[in-house]
This record gives sequence, C-alpha cells and structure tokens, in this order.
Amino acid sequence: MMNKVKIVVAGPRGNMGKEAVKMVSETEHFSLVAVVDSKHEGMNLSEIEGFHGIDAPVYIDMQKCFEELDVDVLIDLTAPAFGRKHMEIAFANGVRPVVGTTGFTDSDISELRAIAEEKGLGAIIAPNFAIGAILMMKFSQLAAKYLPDVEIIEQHHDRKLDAPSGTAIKTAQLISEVRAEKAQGHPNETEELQGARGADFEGMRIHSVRLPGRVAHQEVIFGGEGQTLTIRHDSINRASFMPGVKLAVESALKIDTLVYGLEHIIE
Ligand SMILES: NC(=O)C1=CN([C@@H]2O[C@H](COP(=O)(O)OP(=O)(O)OC[C@H]3O[C@@H](n4cnc5c(N)ncnc54)[C@H](O)[C@@H]3O)[C@@H](O)[C@H]2O)C=CC1
Ligand SMILES: O=C(O)C1=N[C@H](C(=O)O)C[C@H](O)C1
Repeated sequence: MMNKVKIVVAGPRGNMGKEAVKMVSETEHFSLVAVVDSKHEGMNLSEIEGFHGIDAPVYIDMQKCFEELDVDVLIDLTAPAFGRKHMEIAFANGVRPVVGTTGFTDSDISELRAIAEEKGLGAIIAPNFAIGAILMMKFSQLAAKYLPDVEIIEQHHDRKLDAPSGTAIKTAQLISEVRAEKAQGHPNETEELQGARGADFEGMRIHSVRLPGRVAHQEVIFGGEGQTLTIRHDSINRASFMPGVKLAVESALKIDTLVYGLEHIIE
C-alpha cells in the first residue's frame, strides 16, 4: 500500500486554511498530521468550531511541531509577515513547503531557492493556485507580445493584507519577460490625486480594489490601435484553489528545488 503524504497545514482557521484542511482530510493519499495556528496550543483541531471529527493536534510553535512529528509537507496559508520564516523552519527540519502565502520579494525567492537546493528539498511558492488564474497569466504573457500597452486591475475582499496581490505581481513579471519596459499613458500626464494611476511595474499600471463581497478577481486589459483585449479570471470561492494546492503537494515531493509559480508545473 502507498504511504500517505504526511501534511501540516499552517493557518487552519483562515479562509484558505479551512479549505486546505478539508481537502487534505478528504484526499485518500494525504494525511493531516497537525496544524500550526496562532492560538489553541495543545488542543485538538476536532475541539475547534467547524472542525468536528478532524483529528489533528494544534501547535503554535512550528519548530516544536516538526521536532515531535514526522512530516513530509507544510502547506502554509498564513500572512505575508510569516511566509519566509515558516519556509526556513520547514527546510531546517527536512520538510517540503507548499506556500500560498503572499508577500515574497525577489531576493526572498532566490535565497529560499538556494536553501532548497542545498538541502535537496522540493518547495513551491504559488501566488495563485487556481488553474484558471494560471491560464489568465499565461494568456496575458502571450497577448503582451503583440499588445504591449497593458494595465492590471485586481479586486479582492477587504480583509486582504497585501496590495497589489501576489497574482498581479506575478502577472506583471510574466509579461515583463516578453515586453520591454515602456512608459504608458500621456508623457506629460500628472496625478491630481496621489495613486490615481496605480502602482508602476516597468510602466505597467496595477490597480488594487478592496471591497466586501469580493473574493479574488483580476482583469488584464490590453490596448492597441482601435481595439482592446480583456482577459479576466474570477475565483468565487476558495475551493477554486484546492486542485492547485493538491497538485503542488504532489509536485513538491518530486523536485529538489524551489518553484515559484504553478505555471512551471502546469505545462
Ligand atoms: N496562492 C493562492 O492561491 C492564495 C493565496 N492566498 C494568500 O494566503 C494567505 C492567507 O489568506 P487567507 O486565508 O485569506 O487569510 P486569513 O486571514 O483568512 O487566514 C490566515 C490565517 O493564518 C493564521 N495565522 C497568521 N499568522 C500565523 C502564524 N504565524 N502561525 C500560524 N497561523 C497564523 C491566522 O490566525 C488566520 O487564521 C494570504 O497571504 C493570501 O494572500 C489567499 C488565497 C489564495
Ligand atoms: O488574499 C487573497 O484572497 C488572495 N491572495 C492571492 C494573491 O495575493 O494573489 C491569490 C488570490 O488572488 C487570493
């Protein structure tokens, strides 16, 4: 019989963490061995509202969790301030991190990749796990070859801590691989209100909308002579991310470096 993949979920009570706990518990070849939370140390997850029947010890101290248990993969869905630290703890304990948490800088990614390779451990940082969002990014990269004037509008719920979203940054990075830096708009334009033109990524503007009622949405709008092209993706619930999380866990077990972005896994 195949050994189950032993998984710890960090951030189990969050929007994403709840779905991840459910997905891991319902996946035949996955086993939820513990959760790392910001409270409830020493309790069992099954005692916490919403997790009835899901048996897993709760730790606050990730290091202690990895010292006490045999763990293959950490799924981290916490907050931008903790993603990097959690990955370092995972690597130090021989655990492969699969991280949806946003907020990584370019240098974070290259330094973490060096640790992954030194340890020979697979790791995935995915700014967006939804397959449709990966396709949106790939289609946008293709479109930018032909239509280099582009602006990104991302919309999220108003509990989101970071702006612009990890997905918007990743989209801009993918576009910048095929598009030379380009100032857009009128050369003499001014902002009458600071921020009116959005964030500037190599001349590409990124606009972040935060509203209750939204989940995760992004439009990439291209403009050319007499035409526009809009590529849009909507996640209307967090279940939309789970097939990607599952694929990332399976993939992290087969590689020995850090992969940034599921577009490298879904060819
Ligand atoms: N890659 C992807 O597809 C997606 C990524 N995200 C990202 O995932 C992260 C979490 O998003 P949400 O679930 O919406 O946030 P949330 O705020 O609903 O949940 C975060 C949870 O993490 C817990 N937490 C915070 N610090 C912690 C720590 N040090 N140790 C353990 N637990 C800790 C909080 O108590 C909370 O329960 C964000 O960075 C978000 O941008 C969100 C949706 C999709
Ligand atoms: O915070 C969220 O909700 C999301 N965060 C990720 C991001 O910053 O791109 C992924 C998705 O957009 C939802």
